[in-house]
Amino acid sequence: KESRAMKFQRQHVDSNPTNFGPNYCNEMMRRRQMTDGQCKPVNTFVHEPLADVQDVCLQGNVTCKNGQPNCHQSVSKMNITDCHLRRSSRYPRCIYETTQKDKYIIVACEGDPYVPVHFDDSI
Ligand SMILES: Nc1ncnc2c1ncn2[C@@H]1O[C@H](C(=O)NS(=O)(=O)C[C@H]2[C@@H](O)[C@H](n3ccc(=O)[nH]c3=O)O[C@@H]2CO)[C@@H](O)[C@H]1O
Repeated sequence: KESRAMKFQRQHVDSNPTNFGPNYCNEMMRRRQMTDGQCKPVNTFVHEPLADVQDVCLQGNVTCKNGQPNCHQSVSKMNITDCHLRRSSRYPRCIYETTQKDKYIIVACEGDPYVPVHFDDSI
């Protein structure tokens, strides 16, 4: 069974993007298995080294969207890509808008070792 830490890495970490361009999300959402059974509506990929993403768990503690106290905001902006499902998209065709940004990320962390298990937001 995939751990939540590994699921976070599969869904949200792409340190060395190879296929940047308008089709990045269309390819990566499928390759990282977020289009099986349904098209995941929103997903962010972080283009930083895994160690830097894991370090966010040691950074600014903030409240998560769901009220839980275990979210952390990066002290630095990070290079990310937001993938948003197009309104016209119909499963099994999952067509995404690809938008690259530099933003602070907010992740939820859990466990020992205390690592990211959920992507909460970017600001
Ligand atoms: N505090 C916590 N502590 C520990 N665990 C916590 C906590 N909170 C939730 N989980 C768990 O995480 C799991 C999960 O999948 N949560 S999810 O909200 O649906 C994920 C969102 C995110 O993937 C994506 N999104 C969204 C915005 C954006 O900018 N970028 C972007 O990628 O959209 C998704 C839906 O919003 C679930 O098991 C829940 O129990």
